[in-house]
Amino acid sequence: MADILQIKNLCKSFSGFHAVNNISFNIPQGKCFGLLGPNGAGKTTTIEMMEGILKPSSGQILFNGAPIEKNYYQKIGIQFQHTAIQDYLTVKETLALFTKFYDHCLPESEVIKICALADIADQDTRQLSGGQRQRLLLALAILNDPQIIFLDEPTTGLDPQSRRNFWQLINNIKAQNKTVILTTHYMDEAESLCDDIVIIDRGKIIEQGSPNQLLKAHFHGTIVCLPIEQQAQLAKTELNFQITNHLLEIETQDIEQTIKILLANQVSIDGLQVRHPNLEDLFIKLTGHALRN
Ligand SMILES: Nc1ncnc2c1ncn2[C@@H]1O[C@H](COP(=O)(O)OP(=O)(O)OP(=O)(O)O)[C@@H](O)[C@H]1O
Repeated sequence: MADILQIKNLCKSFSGFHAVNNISFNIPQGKCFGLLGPNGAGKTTTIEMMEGILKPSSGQILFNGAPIEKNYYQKIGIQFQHTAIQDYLTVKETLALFTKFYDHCLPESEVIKICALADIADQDTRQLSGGQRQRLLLALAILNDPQIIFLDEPTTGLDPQSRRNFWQLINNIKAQNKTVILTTHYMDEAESLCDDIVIIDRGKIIEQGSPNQLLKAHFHGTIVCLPIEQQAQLAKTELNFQITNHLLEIETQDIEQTIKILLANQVSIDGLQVRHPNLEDLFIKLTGHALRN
C-alpha cells in the first residue's frame, strides 16, 4: 500500500531546545496511525508540522511522494482540541458556514450521516453535549472530503459510552479508505483504532509498529495482579513485580508456577487477577511512566 505521508529526519528546535529530534516514519494510505507519548514528548509539535501549521527546523514531509504545497489544506481535515464554533448557529448552519472555506465538499447529508448528526441537525450548538460537540467537530474535519484526517485527542473528557460511539464513527471513516492520524491519552483507544503506532519520548521515537507486533515483541506471557496489601509479603519472594494503578503486577510465562511460589511464601491470592498485557503496560515499560502523569 502506498504511503500517503513520509516523515524524513524531522527536527524542530525552540531556542536550541530539540522538541522533535530527527524522527522518521511512514503512514500508509487508509490506515489509522497513532502518535503516542507522555506529556511534553513532542506529539503536538510533530502533528503540527504534519498538518503544515508549523515549519520544521529541518527534515522533510512528503504528501503522496511530494513536498507539501499550498493546496494541502484542501486535502486534509483537522479536528483541533478547541475549535471555536460560532454561537447562535445550529449544527446544520455551522456545517454550511464551514463549507464556504473549501473548493470541494461532501454532500451535507453524507456528513450528517457519517457523523450521526441527524437528531441534532437543528440544535443550537451552545446546547450540545460533549459527545455531540465532538461529533460536530469531526464533521467539520471531514467536510472537505479530505484524504487525511488529523484528530488531536478527540475523546478527551467524554464518558465511556460517548468514547465508544466516537470510535465507531472513526471506523466508519476508515472504512472509506481515509487515513486517520490520531493523538490520544487513552491506550485502549489506540489499541482499538490504530493499525500502526509511533511512541515518542523527549522528541525521539522509542518504538513503532502495530499494537500487536509491539505487544508480542515486549511481552512473553500474561500478567498476574495482586492487591497492593500483599506488597511486603511479595517482596520476600523471588518474583519480580511492579506497582501499577495500585496493583502489584507480575509478568509471567507460567501462571501455575507463579501461584505455587505465592502460596509457598504465604502471599494471599485473595483478589488475584490474570490479564493479557496491553498498550498501557507497554507504554509504562518503555517510558517509565503512565501516559497521563
Ligand atoms: N513554541 C514553543 N516554544 C518553546 N518550547 C516549546 C514550544 N512548543 C513546544 N515546546 C516544548 O517542546 C516540547 C514538546 O512539546 P509538545 O507540545 O510537542 O509535547 P506533547 O507531546 O504534545 O505534550 P502534551 O501531551 O503535554 O500536549 C515541550 O518541552 C514543550 O515545552
